[in-house]
Amino acid sequence: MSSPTDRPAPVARAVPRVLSIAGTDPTGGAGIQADLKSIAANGGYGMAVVTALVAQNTHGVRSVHTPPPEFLREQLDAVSDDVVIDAVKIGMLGEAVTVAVVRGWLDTVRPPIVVLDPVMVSTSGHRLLAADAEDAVRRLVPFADLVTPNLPELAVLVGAPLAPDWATALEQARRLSADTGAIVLAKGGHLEGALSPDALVDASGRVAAGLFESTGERVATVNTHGTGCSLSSALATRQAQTLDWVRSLTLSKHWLLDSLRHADALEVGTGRGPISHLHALWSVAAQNSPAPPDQKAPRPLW
Ligand SMILES: Nc1ncnc2c1ncn2[C@@H]1O[C@H](COP(=O)(O)OP(=O)(O)OP(=O)(O)O)[C@@H](O)[C@H]1O
Ligand SMILES: Cc1ncc(COP(=O)(O)O)c(N)n1
Repeated sequence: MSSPTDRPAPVARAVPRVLSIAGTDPTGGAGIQADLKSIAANGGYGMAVVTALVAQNTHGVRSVHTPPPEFLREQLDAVSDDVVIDAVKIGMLGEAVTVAVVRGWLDTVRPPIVVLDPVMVSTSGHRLLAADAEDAVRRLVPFADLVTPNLPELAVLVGAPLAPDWATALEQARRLSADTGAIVLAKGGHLEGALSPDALVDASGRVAAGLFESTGERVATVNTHGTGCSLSSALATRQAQTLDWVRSLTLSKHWLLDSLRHADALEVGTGRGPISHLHALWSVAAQNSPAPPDQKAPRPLW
């Protein structure tokens, strides 16, 4: 088995080919559906391999169907046998066997950029990773360049209690980075307060001498479904364009905040709705729309 770091160096690409390996959300707010919109909004070509079919909406998860592991590998190979992959984003994995298949594929294909969003529990409180698969995800972290845990996920990954404040979260992130070699994006979406802090933490000091904090305003909205999925996909895309994690986080957060500010206008569902991934594209489309046809003008018969 080759080492996780034994991979080709990434090459910057204007429109990178980005693969999301994740679960589904039929309402389009989280999982693969959100990832594809996020990749497109950030300038990438999105591709998707499904780890789990999730019956969910803006209120919560109803049930999960996991395709056979052999079929997951078939999907992964179908993409990588044909397409040069510039970056991979990994989201919901669900079961230990799924983690094992993805890990085996990563070891064979060795994509140049890997972002791991260690999805464990949905915001609505439904488990999206079996408890007996947490260890497998922990062991997957060294295969990622960047891992993007929220605070509960960070605590599980380092085997510690939930961080009560941002300073403790940064310390846990530093430990995770030191233990795994991955850069850690600690996310403060679950904290209270006027700001929503995030930080790139790199125990080896390659990124911004070890710590880069990006503290944005907390947008007053309940429509935050899929923010973690969307941010990790944006980061994979931006990193494949810029090869610079600090710049990637700055660009991704700028876009995410704007998408949160436009979220309420979407009116999708009656629970915790999605962010507005494509708001910038839609405002351009609206400006370019032709004037409505004049209904009163006589229409030629032939
Ligand atoms: N209301 C908000 N206003 C601004 N930024 C937010 C808000 N909620 C979350 N964020 C940002 O969204 C990103 C995801 O953060 P969060 O900690 O919620 O991750 P998550 O729990 O993995 O996301 P998800 O809700 O998709 O599971 C972070 O950059 C966080 O700062
Ligand atoms: C397929 C999939 N992946 C991730 C999430 C987490 O998103 P959230 O915490 O906003 O529910 C989700 N609900 N579904």
